[in-house]
Amino acid sequence: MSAETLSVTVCDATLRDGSHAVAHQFTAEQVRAVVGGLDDAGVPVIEVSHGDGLGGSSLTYGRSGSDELELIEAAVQTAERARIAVLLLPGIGTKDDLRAARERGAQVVRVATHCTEADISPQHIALAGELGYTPIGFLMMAHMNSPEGLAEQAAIMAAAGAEAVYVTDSAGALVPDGVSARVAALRERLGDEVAIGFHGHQNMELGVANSIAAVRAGARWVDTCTCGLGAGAGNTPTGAFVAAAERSGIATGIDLFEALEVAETTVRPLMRRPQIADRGALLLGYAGVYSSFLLHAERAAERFGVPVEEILLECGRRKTVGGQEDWIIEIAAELASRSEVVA
Ligand SMILES: C[C@H](O)CC(=O)C(=O)O
Ligand SMILES: [Mn+2]
Repeated sequence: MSAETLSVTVCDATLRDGSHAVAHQFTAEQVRAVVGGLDDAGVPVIEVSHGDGLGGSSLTYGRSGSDELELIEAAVQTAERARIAVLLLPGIGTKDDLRAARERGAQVVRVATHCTEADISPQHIALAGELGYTPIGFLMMAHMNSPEGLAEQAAIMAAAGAEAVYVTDSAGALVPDGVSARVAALRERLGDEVAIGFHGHQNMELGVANSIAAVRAGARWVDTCTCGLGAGAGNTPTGAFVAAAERSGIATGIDLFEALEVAETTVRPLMRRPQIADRGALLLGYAGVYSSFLLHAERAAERFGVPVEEILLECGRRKTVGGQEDWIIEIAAELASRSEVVA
């Protein structure tokens, strides 16, 4: 297949991964504005949920400002062409959450597990298929498994009925070679029946390069966020990916100028801070730490008077994974007591 014939399905996850960056405070009005703009730009799939997926609103992950089912409904009512996706982490979200989101009109679900735990996903993937969703597997923290190991996990999701399986670089820790190797391993293991996706983070500023590498290695779904709005340093920015894809002979079906318009007029005003790889965010990628830990670590750093960088590096050393947000507080408290002893 020549480079010119490549085409990908872009899923814009601003209203889900970007939820981390706004402490899960999106409103229905904001959802309507963002979905309207992305839909006009030709974005085919738009994800809307709490940052940690359906049912994520909690003390551990952060309470949502609005009922996520109302946000999903607002998105569904606004989109004329785009399909609305939701995220579900088994154990955080339940089968009932899956049913409720489907009743509100969601059409695609990404069932997400840690990259070695796909065996907790089959019942949710199978139910999603029965409910009429397009079920997709989402293997998070993909840098923590080898290409072959990740392919085995993807096969579990595919056997349960996933139509696509994602290599999810939750920590923004992968470099292009690592992305290509993982996507190629999934391709070889799953064959042509199941598509491969890639979800990148910008912690080492490689989101666009990694996404292009993923497509070159066989990925056909790519996640992006408008203005990069997402956890950590953010995600692969939609506009930058669309532009780079076009220059690389990869078709997205998205109008670059309309995507940039919604970025500047609708999403940028919602941003609480510039989405950049500053010291903390960059260390997430370098140390291989879950991107959504950044804001939790910043809060703990302030509360215990310790450097955020130390907390993140220790999270990396302990190989923390999603769901272990409480360790951040434990680590910060330990660092604070150690520095008291030294003083
Ligand atoms: C629950 C996470 O935020 C999902 C995700 O976007 C990632 O792992 O990256
Ligand atoms: Mn993410």
